[in-house]
Amino acid sequence: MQSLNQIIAQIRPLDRLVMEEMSIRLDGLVKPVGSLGRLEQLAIQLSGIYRNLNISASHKQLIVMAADHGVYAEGITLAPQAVTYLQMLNMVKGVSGVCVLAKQMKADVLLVDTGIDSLPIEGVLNYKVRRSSGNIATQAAMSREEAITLLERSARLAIEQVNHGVRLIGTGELGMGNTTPAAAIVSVLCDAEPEHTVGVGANFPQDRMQHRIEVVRRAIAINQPDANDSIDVLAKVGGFDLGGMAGIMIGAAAAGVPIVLDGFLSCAAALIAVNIAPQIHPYLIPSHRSAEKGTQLALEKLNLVPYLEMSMRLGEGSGAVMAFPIIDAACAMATKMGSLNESNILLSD
Ligand SMILES: O=C(O)c1ccc[n+]([C@@H]2O[C@H](COP(=O)([O-])O)[C@@H](O)[C@H]2O)c1
Ligand SMILES: Cc1cc2nc[nH]c2cc1C
Repeated sequence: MQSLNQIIAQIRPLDRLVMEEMSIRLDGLVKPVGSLGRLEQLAIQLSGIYRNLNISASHKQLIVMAADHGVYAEGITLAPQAVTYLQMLNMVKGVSGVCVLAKQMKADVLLVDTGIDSLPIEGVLNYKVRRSSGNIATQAAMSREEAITLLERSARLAIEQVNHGVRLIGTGELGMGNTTPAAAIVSVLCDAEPEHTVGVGANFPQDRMQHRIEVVRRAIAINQPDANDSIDVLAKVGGFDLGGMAGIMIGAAAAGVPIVLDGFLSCAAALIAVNIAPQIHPYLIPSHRSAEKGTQLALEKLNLVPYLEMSMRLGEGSGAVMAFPIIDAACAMATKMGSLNESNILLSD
C-alpha cells in the first residue's frame, strides 16, 4: 500500500503542451478571441489536468467526509451534536441538500464517516479514526500518526474512485462544530486573528460570537500549531472531516482528476493540502464564495477566485455540485463549437 509521500510523489504538473494547444484551439473557435472569459481558462486548466484536448468530466462524484468534534463541548455551535449522525441518515436516504443538488447535476455522492460519534452507519463507508476528535480548546484534535493515516487513507480512497471511473471529484463535509477548527486552521495558515476567521457557521448567535472567537484563540494558544507544518496544524487544531477532505484532494491530484472545492471547510482543508503538497494547486477548481466569514481570506491565500456568488453556507458539498454544470459547459464549448476557419470568418487584428 502506498504511503502519503509515495502518493504525493505521483502528482504530475499539468500538461503544458496540451494547454497551449487548447489555447490555440479556443482562439480559433467561432467567437471573438477571449470572449468566453473564464470558461476558456477553465477549459485550458481541464485540458492540462486530463492531458487531452478532448475534455469531458463525465463521471462526477461528490465525496462527503463527516465527523464530530470534541470542541463541541465548549458550546460553540447551535445544533445538537447528534445532527451530524441524523443528517448522515438523510444523506443515505438522498434527501439532504447536497444529495438533491447532486442528483440534479447527475453526480454521485459517496458518504464517508471519518469520525461521527455513532456506531458505523449502513450505506456509509466506515473510515472512523475514532468517535469524535479531541477538544482543541484543551488538547490536540488527533495525534500526528492519526493525521497521517487519515490523509493517507483518504488519498487512497480518491485514487480508488478514479480507478473505478470517476473523472471529477467534489469535496463535501458534514460535522457539527467544524467551522471552529476550520477557523483555527485559517487563522494559523493565513496568519489572521480569529476575529477575521470565526463566522456564524450554522447560525451561531451573533451575541455569543466573542465566545467562539475566544475558543479559537485558546485552541491556538494551548496547542501551538506550527504554521510551517500543516500536518501539525491538522493534528492540533483540525478535525477528521477536514483532514479527510485534504487527503481526498491529494489523492485526486495524484490520480489526475480535477478537485472542485466547496465552501469554508473546503478552503481550510485546501490550505492544509496545498501546504503539504503544493503540486495539487493546479488541480483545484473553486466553486462558490461561501458566506462564511474567513472564506475570502482563505481564497485569497489559495489564490483562487470562485465562479459563483450565491450567499450559500450550507456546506455538505452543495456549492461544489453547483459548479459542475460550469465544468460541463467548459467541456462542451471546447469540444463542440465550430471554428472561425470552417465558417470563413477572418477577424483582422
Ligand atoms: O460550507 C460552508 O461554508 C459552511 C459554512 C457554515 C456552516 N457549514 C455547515 O454547518 C456545519 C458547521 O457549522 P457549525 O456552526 O456547527 O460550526 C457543518 O456541518 C457544515 O457543513 C458550512
Ligand atoms: C440541519 C443541518 C444540516 C446541515 N448540513 C450541513 N450542516 C448542517 C447543519 C444543520 C443544523
